[in-house]
Amino acid sequence: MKTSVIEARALGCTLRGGTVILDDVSLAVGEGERLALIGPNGAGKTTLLRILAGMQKPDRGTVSLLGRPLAALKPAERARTAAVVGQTDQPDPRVSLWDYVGLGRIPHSGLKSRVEEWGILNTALARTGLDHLRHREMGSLSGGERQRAQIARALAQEPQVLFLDEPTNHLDPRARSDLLGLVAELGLTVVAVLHDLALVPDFATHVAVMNGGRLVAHGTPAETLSPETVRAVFAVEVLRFPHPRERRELTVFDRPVSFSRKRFQ
Ligand SMILES: Nc1ncnc2c1ncn2[C@@H]1O[C@H](COP(=O)(O)OP(=O)(O)OP(=O)(O)O)[C@@H](O)[C@H]1O
Repeated sequence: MKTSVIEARALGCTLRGGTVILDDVSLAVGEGERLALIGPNGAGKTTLLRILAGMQKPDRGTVSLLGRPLAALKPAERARTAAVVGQTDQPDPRVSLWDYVGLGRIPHSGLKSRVEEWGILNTALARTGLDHLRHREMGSLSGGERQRAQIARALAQEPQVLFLDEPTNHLDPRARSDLLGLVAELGLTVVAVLHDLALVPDFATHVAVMNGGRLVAHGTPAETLSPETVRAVFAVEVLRFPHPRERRELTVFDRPVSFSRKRFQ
């Protein structure tokens, strides 16, 4: 059996007015697993991701990272283990890409020689295909390049775990699958909030389905993206059929016919 890298027990989160936004969520993420957190808007995905990454304290329950309680890890120690790519990173537009990626080295400062540090930054830029843009200012990068820059900065942290909050936002369809392909090739343990269900089966080894603050399904993509679960949680239909040219199955998440009629008639 694989070692659990992340273990969450009975997590709960309640807003001041008493609304429960995370309710008794327990899950484990094994080494090298890529867990997709999916669910409708407001289901609690970002809240769960932030708690698993140690960016937010739960009101109830515990999280351990590599067998140690998250609450006991110092921020720099945590940052050497886990990197977070959030939705709202707004770097200073005048900072060069090289310096921006270099921010990922802060948790390691003083631990390696300058030559080793440069080597790590060069590798992070090369792996994300950004080598040729190293001298460019962050403000001059396209949305897709900025998204990859965030991944490069996270790689510079040399983490064992990568937390991603909707990393494919603002990307065109090809760039979406390229970015997730890149993340999958890293071989790290990954937890990613994803909205585009069509990308989940190829990317994720495991899926956690959230709805109304609860974990309603957790397992492999085939187990969790069943027509019943998808219909109940997202109110869309799952259709699977053979690819017309390739030896693989296509999965389409189709909105209900009644919805499209109402909208376009
Ligand atoms: N700090 C906060 N104050 C008030 N409400 C909050 C706070 N954080 C989260 N919520 C509420 O908790 C619920 C879950 O939010 P969360 O961002 O975790 O959902 P999500 O599944 O990531 O949503 P989305 O898919 O829309 O990004 C939402 O109703 C949100 O408005």
